[in-house]
Amino acid sequence: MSDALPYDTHRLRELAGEIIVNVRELSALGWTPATSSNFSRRLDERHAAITVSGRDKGRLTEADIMVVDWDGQAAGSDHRPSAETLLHTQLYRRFPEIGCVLHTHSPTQTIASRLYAGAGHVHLEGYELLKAFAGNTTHEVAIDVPVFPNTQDMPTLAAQVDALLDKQCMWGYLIDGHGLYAWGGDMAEARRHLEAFEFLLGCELELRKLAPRH
Ligand SMILES: CSC[C@@H](O)[C@@H](O)C(=O)COP(=O)(O)O
Ligand SMILES: [Zn+2]
Repeated sequence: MSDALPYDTHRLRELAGEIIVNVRELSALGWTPATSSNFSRRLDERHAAITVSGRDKGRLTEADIMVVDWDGQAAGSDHRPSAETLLHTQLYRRFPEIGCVLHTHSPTQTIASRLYAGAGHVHLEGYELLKAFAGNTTHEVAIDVPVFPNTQDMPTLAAQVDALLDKQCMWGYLIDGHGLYAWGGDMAEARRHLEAFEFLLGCELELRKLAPRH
């Protein structure tokens, strides 16, 4: 740990490299249009590495990754952290086992959020890919992916997420007209969950086209 900074700068560089490589791949899929989306990794028991606000997520460099504490305050940086930092830090603060939070704006995620906002959730059942979510060992499970109203008021949205986490175990949620949050113990698990959500939401959208009463 450096004298000046309250975190391990070597570990920060490792995590930044991992974020950059993974986000470039997600961006190439078209899941981070314009400067949307944000990404983070747990750095230690009170800090996370997170993307700087407003950056092109397909072209991240080390300078685009900064450190925040659990209150969302920048640590050792003059940059502005993601506008949605609180949605990341609330998960790290609450669940020590969470190590990675990924937020994307793919067309599938955004369209699904619009279609299911009225219902308040997307019901996923009958899919083998439900086993991609940690803890599921069979396709004979069902999950409801929550859809929260969109807002620029992050403390309010974070409080709504927190209230639902009191009642329900989940690996992600949608925000209406906005996108998807997904998380996991590390980058690999969070990506697996993100990709599973994307695939399953895509199936639901296709089914609605092919079988409108589905
Ligand atoms: C470019 S509009 C998208 C933003 O408002 C936001 O939703 C987003 O995902 C990225 O915000 P950022 O502050 O760069 O982390
Ligand atoms: Zn967003």
